[in-house]
Amino acid sequence: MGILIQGGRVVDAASQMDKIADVYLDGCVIQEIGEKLKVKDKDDRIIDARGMVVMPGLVDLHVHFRDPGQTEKEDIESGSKAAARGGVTTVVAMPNTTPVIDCPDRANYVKNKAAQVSPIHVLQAGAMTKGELGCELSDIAGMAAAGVPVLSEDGKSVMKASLCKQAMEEAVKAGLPIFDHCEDMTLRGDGCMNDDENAKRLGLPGICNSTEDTIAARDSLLAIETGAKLHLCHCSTRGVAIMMKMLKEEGIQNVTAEVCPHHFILTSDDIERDDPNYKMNPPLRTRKDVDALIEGLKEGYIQVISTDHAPHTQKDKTGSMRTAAFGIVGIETSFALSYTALVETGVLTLSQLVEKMSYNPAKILNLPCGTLQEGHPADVVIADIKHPYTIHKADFVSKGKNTPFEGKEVKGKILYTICDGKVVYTDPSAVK
Ligand SMILES: NC(=O)N[C@@H](CC(=O)O)C(=O)O
Ligand SMILES: [Zn+2]
Ligand SMILES: [Zn+2]
Repeated sequence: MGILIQGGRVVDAASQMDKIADVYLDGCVIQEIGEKLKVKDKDDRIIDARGMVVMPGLVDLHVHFRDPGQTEKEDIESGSKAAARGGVTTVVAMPNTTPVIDCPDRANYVKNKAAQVSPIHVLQAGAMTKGELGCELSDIAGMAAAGVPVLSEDGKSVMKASLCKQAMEEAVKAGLPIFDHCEDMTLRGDGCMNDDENAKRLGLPGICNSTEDTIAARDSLLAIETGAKLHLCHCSTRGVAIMMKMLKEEGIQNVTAEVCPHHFILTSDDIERDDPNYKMNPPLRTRKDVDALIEGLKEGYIQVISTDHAPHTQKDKTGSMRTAAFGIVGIETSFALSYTALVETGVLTLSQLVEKMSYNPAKILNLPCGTLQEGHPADVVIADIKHPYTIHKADFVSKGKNTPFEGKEVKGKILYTICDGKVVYTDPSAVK
């Protein structure tokens, strides 16, 4: 059965398309994009997309689905259904599960479970060291052979530089990129928010920028030396933004960076009281940091927007920021938050946003998705960018409700998500 998407504004970064057109999906592939297309089979479905935007499905390089081991927070099924609601058709799940995904068998568990329960593409990252303990390399070649597309120690850094360099050398041999969480544990200490006057006001221990900057610099230098493909996760500081600018000016192409919506929308000034929904790693920084990150997105030396979707139970997010878990959810709100903060304000065009949320992340993993072109995968999202709506955590499909964006008015509601030519999410407002 095919799907004919009629009359939408088709926006694609790779082909530089931004025009009213029809899109015909034949099974798993985009068969044709053009004007006045006709259904090709009597069973074909027609979606009227007039007044809406049609974009490639989003590719989120950084999520936590907590499966195996912490499925009370999220599991592969709830996480990927939440992704579908957010317009995301491909995710990379981080390996800091219980146990850690550090060998082929555990990676295969996720692959097999996702094949059974997930409406979208779930890719699993493998840990760089056994148990993410930073002592011994994991079975990198074995995981690559099992189809793991990327390595990451997310949740922490490989603190020993020599071991981190060895992991990069193995990653090069295996042909895998590294997604790098940058955090010097000795500098972070017991910090739970940015180290600034707001931390003093709240009497909470701070996390300084150098906690992130030192490892980001160290690992970029190691990547230049080893030739490893390094992608810096959830960047939050002006220092890292400046460093990315310098690397671009130097013509270094094997280091890329991502930023999450909370890090370019909120600052530590937004933390009015000791509230765990504002606790995440890295923390919300200052206006100066946010401005530098936005400049990086605009100028293109920060290439990707990801979510770091980090669901937790209500219990893990109550009490003081001192003791609550780090992390917020984000996969159901990333497009609308990014559209509202970056496109409505004129920082990016919609096509540039599509580039950061679909095309560039797909390119980092050499995936054929992330673009609307004939012959490419039928992963498509249809959104309403005209009507404002309010974010309500009660509407989340994710098990995690830990968001600082409750009650925020945004534009960019996802109406339909299509993955592999199948409609995997339809918003209730689209069928009225
Ligand atoms: N970002 C967070 O605050 N938490 C993440 C870990 C991580 O992304 O580093 C988590 O696993 O909960
Ligand atoms: Zn991380
Ligand atoms: Zn993470």
